[in-house]
Amino acid sequence: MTATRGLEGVVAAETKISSIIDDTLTYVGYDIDDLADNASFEEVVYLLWHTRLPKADELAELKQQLADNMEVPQAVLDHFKTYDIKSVHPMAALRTAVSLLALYDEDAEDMSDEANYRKAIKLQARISTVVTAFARVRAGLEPVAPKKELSYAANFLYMLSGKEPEPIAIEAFNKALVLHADHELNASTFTARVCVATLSDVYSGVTAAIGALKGPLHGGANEQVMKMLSEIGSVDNVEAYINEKLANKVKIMGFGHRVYRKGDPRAPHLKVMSEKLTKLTGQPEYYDMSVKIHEMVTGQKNLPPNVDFYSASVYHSLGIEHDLFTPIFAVSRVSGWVAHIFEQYANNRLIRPRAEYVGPGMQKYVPVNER
Ligand SMILES: CC(=O)SCCNC(=O)CCNC(=O)[C@H](O)C(C)(C)COP(=O)(O)OP(=O)(O)OC[C@H]1O[C@@H](n2cnc3c(N)ncnc32)[C@H](O)[C@@H]1OP(=O)(O)O
Ligand SMILES: O=C([O-])CC(=O)C(=O)O
Repeated sequence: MTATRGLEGVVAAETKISSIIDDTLTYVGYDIDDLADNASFEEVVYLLWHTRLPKADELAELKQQLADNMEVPQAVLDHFKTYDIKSVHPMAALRTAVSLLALYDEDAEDMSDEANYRKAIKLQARISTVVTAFARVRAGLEPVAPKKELSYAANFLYMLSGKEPEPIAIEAFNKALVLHADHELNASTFTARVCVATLSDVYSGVTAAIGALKGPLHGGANEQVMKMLSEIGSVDNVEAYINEKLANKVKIMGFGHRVYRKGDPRAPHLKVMSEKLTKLTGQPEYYDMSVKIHEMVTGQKNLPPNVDFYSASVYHSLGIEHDLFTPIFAVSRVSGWVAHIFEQYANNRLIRPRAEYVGPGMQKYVPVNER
């Protein structure tokens, strides 16, 4: 038995939800470019959960179900006041809040398909409320109740700022949600599948997935990209900064990918949005710095940007605090996690690989006072 480091190249599941073939990403056979340019996030949620696009009445029903379920139990909002909220990372708070949501859901332990679908709706609806309420409580503000008539993307921005967002912000945020919704067997989705393959519940799978997404080699990279842009500060400083990092073999966040070789097809969409929004909000330096970093890292290391690179300057332009970038990833990706959890349940087998043992050979137990 020999181990494959990081399970690279190992095919660990069959899926009908999304595919990455020759650097092309599809959700249920729809090219991500097509969806990014045309679909609402709610349509994508339906697509991932039902493996087909919704008809008009089905879409209206899903929107209604999401709108009706956005309110979170008061106890979940109150828990934000039980710790020093300013010293807590929002991903840690989200991980706990999602787990806490289960304790107030009478469906939590019901494993029927109907109850699982209700949990999916509740999770997708409430994750936005939880992230935005956290941000507002941290800022000393009251959470803002969602407006039922707004789209999912618009509601998130509205609940965060308390102001109805501009159409361009809604368009950009909707596109970002569409682009982040699913990605084959990425680390957090695999985590969710491993968890529920023990026949554990949906909340456990999603809570585990949030933990995996949090790390900087995965979803946590978008916050780190923004940290880098803030540290660099201006286009003139890019060259020295990047050269120094590369010379010291420090990874540049937002570059590289386990699966893509030529490039991540989501990045060009985010690049276009970054250019538009940074210029519109009078902060073109964030785009200019990003482009210069992109040229250098791709030029010197042949590493293309991934989804996390240009999303950082997009979210920054939308006025979003930097440590909320990864929670926003979770707001979108919960749709994919849930889709994979359903697919796992539908054809379940315990996921239990082997490990190659590389420790000492057979040893004889020695009593503690003789060691
Ligand atoms: C949504 C997402 O999860 S997208 C990924 C988000 N993560 C990041 O942006 C973090 C930065 N990138 C990385 O760490 C990696 O590219 C990963 C984790 C995404 C994928 O990497 P892996 O397939 O495991 O490749 P691995 O980390 O083994 O790197 C292979 C080589 O490329 C180098 N490399 C990979 N990514 C980078 C990077 N961002 N900057 C500089 N060098 C890099 C490694 O140092 C290594 O070099 P070596 O062979 O000389 O030691
Ligand atoms: O697929 C991966 O390894 C990481 C990624 O890009 C994602 O989860 O969107």
